[in-house]
Amino acid sequence: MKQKLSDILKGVGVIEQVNATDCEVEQIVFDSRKANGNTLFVAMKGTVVDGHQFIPQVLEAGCKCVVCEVIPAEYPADAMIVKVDDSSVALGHMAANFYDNPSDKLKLVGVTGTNGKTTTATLLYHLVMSMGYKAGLFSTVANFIGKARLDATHTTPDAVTLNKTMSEMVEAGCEYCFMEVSSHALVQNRVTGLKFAGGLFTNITHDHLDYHGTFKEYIAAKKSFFDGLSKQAFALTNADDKNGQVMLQNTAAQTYTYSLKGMGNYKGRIIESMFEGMQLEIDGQEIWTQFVGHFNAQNLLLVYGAACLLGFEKEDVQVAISQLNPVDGRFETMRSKSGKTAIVDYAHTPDALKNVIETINLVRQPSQQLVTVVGAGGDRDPMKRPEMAKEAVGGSSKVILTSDNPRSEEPEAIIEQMMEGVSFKERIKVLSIVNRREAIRTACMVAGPGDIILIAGKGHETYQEIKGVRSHFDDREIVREVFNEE
Ligand SMILES: CC(=O)N[C@H]1[C@@H](OP(=O)(O)OP(=O)(O)OC[C@H]2O[C@@H](n3ccc(=O)[nH]c3=O)[C@H](O)[C@@H]2O)O[C@H](CO)[C@@H](O)[C@@H]1O[C@H](C)C(=O)N[C@@H](C)C(=O)N[C@H](CCC(=O)O)C(=O)O
Ligand SMILES: Nc1ncnc2c1ncn2[C@@H]1O[C@H](COP(=O)(O)OP(=O)(O)OP(=O)(O)O)[C@@H](O)[C@H]1O
Ligand SMILES: N[C@H](CCC[C@H](N)C(=O)O)C(=O)O
Ligand SMILES: [Mg+2]
Repeated sequence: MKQKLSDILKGVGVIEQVNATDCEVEQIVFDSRKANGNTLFVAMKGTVVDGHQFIPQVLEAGCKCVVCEVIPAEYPADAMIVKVDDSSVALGHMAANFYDNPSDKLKLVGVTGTNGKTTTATLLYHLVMSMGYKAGLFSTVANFIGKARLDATHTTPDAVTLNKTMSEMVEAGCEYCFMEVSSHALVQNRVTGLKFAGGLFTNITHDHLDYHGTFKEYIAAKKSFFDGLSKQAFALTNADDKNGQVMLQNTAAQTYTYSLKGMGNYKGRIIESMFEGMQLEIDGQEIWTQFVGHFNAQNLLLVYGAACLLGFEKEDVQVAISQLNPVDGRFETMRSKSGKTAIVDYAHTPDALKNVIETINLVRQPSQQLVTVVGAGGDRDPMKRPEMAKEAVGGSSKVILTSDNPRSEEPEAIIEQMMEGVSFKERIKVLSIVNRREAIRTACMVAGPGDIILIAGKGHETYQEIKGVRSHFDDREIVREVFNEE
């Protein structure tokens, strides 16, 4: 694939161009290690290094086109150096141009919020596919082009990967694309230059404050997604979330709300809840679903509203919703022969943990104990650690604190920080077992017939990262192993 530099730069606010001749580009890269004679290198300031420092290196490697915020002091006479105000914004537009604006050819819907993005985006993808349309998906768990699965490295990939994959979706005949839009992606302008048909909001609670600094900044990051929607797009927000309306304050899009509690364009209600599923009323119609929990009722209502706004008939959507299956690693239940129930869930924020535990507590009988196994990620928001332990201890009969991707940190130190959220009186309920495998095994042993074991934080993940090394690890495999020994 080749594109002319002048075409790639369409709509990019170029401040200055050194050597304004045209050339052909075969690839856009933002990592100097991937630059060569046919690439356009975009120098970006990162959280660790400033990509500008690699410009001499890429020029040395024969690269002729560089887009940057500061023109280097020296460069070869035939090099084309383009100065822009913000390289990450420019990259969004250039990547879209390079792949011929694939998002214009798809009905692209983005989901943002602290929790529920993967669930909502994945369910929309399955819903639309089940109704006979071809769709694409970008999610934390995996990306899909129609039925073809691709591994996901990020919740929201970089602008080049996004546009490249979307062009493959168009090529494969996809009409729809659903994607998670993370707050990191918004701040880093990974979705700049994309045309969205709709934007969805789930909720906002404590997470990622290590990256955003304050909750206000975190809200601003999420809100910027809706600020960027066009007036042809729809924006659907959660009326039950404190910040749901804030998200739509400055959007040009057509605005809509959903609510389980009060007024909204799309209304729902939980009629009955069990471990096996929920009976819901959505828009006046009773539907049996295979999902559990108030938060999943919210997710399903959001899926319903989005599908209606995309033009699907409400009756068809209601039928399709009743046939949806839970998402990988989200409230995945397993039963042992003696009647123990294990639930593997991706709850990795205080709010998610609180919701999952509340959900379990609503359906469990007083005689059933709840044993919760949970950890908190290393090199990620340390402020959520005591909060998570507090939520776990508050709603469980017993808690085992353990490791969840300690990354470069000391696993014991993370657990100690979690323990700070547990009052002295409640410490009797808590065990700490650094080895996650042992923690899960112990929980399964401690639990008696009829009891429930919640294993939170890793969900679909199939690795554990300790001291920078990733090894295979799957919560579900360990549960099966222990249950099979019964
Ligand atoms: C904190 C963060 O988001 N980091 C992302 C960021 O990297 P960075 O800012 O650390 O980059 P850097 O290392 O400082 O480098 C700056 C620039 O110099 C370039 N470089 C660097 C070294 C070199 O030798 N040559 C070179 O050209 C880099 O390619 C980059 O363009 O830009 C990279 C390229 O897009 C991302 O891969 C990287 O994601 C890292 C791996 C990451 O873990 N991100 C997580 C936190 C993340 O984005 N998570 C969200 C989900 C969060 C949620 O659950 O809501 C996601 O969307 O996945
Ligand atoms: N609407 C919701 N509100 C609150 N908690 C939720 C909601 N939906 C799911 N959860 C909880 O949050 C966990 C993560 O859900 P999901 O993977 O859908 O969120 P996400 O927003 O994609 O997360 P990430 O930021 O890691 O991509 C689930 O396992 C569940 O415990
Ligand atoms: N998208 C989330 C995932 C956290 C999952 C947890 N298992 C961990 O590794 O911390 C993040 O990057 O914060
Ligand atoms: Mg996700």
